[in-house]
Amino acid sequence: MVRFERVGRTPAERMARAHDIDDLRARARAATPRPIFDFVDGGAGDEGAVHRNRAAFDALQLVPRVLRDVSTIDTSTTLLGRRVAAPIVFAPIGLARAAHPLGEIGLARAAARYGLPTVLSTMASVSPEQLARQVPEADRWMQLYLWRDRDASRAVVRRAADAGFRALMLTLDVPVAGNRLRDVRNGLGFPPSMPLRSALRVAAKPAWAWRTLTHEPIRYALTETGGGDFVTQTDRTLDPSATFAELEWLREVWPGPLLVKGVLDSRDARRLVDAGVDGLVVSNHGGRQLEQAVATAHALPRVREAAGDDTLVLVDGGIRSGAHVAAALALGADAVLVGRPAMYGLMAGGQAGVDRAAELLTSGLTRTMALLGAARVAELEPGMIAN
Ligand SMILES: Cc1cc2nc3c(=O)[nH]c(=O)nc-3n(C[C@H](O)[C@H](O)[C@H](O)COP(=O)(O)O)c2cc1C
Ligand SMILES: CC(C)CC(=O)C(=O)O
Repeated sequence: MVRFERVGRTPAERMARAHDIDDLRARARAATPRPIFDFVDGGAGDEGAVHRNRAAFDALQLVPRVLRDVSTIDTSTTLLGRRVAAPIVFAPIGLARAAHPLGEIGLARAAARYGLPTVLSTMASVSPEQLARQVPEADRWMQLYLWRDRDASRAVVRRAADAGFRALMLTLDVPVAGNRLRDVRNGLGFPPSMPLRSALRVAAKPAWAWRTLTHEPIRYALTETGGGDFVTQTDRTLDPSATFAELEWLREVWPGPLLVKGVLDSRDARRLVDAGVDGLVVSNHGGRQLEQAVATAHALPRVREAAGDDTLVLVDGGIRSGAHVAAALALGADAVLVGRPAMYGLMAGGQAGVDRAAELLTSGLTRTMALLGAARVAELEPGMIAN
């Protein structure tokens, strides 16, 4: 006799039927107007770097150890002096409210619930003060872009410090805008705007349209870019003339831990460590900038070697499962950042969706560690990578 049960009544129950990040992506796509989904999902040029990021993690073959008592798995680790539940950080995402009105607040709530740090973007749609007020329990880090207007960049750093953000992450891979062809073809402007011809695409997702129209307009919380497409906005605001000298004034205004994001070259890694940064993020911006960029899983071992054992090394781009997280750590990372997985969750199911993304990644890491014979994060080591 088969018993049929009713399932999927609450948002959390509905999200529980997404069994991996790809399921969340499919639901996100179904729930969101195409230009908005494309903004999150897309990358530069032919999106080769987006695909290679993930393919490089998929291609890593893991070698498990046996008879190592995996009855208790401890995924926790220490990042910049604080214990976190797992080596997973929510990456900075600009304009997260375009996906869902909860935006960065929803991301931070899920991160806090799962004991993970969250990074607020300079281009965020909520301010550092709002985030601190609404999710005081979150381990909050701040991302920084170097604007042409350095006083404005300094002001962001001070506001983040005053709002209790404990680490600063300077992004270095946007000297100019990447060629985001989906956004170009969709006519997407920033903060989000789209041509009239997209009205039907919005009308086709009434729940998104209703939510978005009945909440505060989506805008940058920390800057006025003057609008326009990604290239126009970026060229107007970001400074391509920045050099290593910037790190000096930054050190004066920011006494706390300083990470730099977008490092792929071992010589840069060495020089940044010598300049006194506390951490490196091996990243190609999720394939959204240099379209022919090296996959981050390829760059990681060389950056780790150049940085030495004492510098925090994080990696992002294409991490879609707990097994990918374990592989990244075995390759030499101290932790990973995830960008799109959390955003797919947000688009798929609001808070329950982001919570589900965090759950899938953390439970997947626990299971992978047990299967690998690694009871603690420190036991994930290069010998576990076959190729
Ligand atoms: C929609 C979106 C917006 C992003 N905005 C920022 C940003 O404002 N600052 C930044 O440093 N990185 C930004 N990134 C890059 C992410 O921080 C991260 O490097 C990337 O998403 C990692 O790749 P993954 O999405 O494959 O996990 C953004 C990524 C996406 C998908
Ligand atoms: C708000 C956006 C302009 C940010 C973004 O797309 C990015 O940095 O990749």
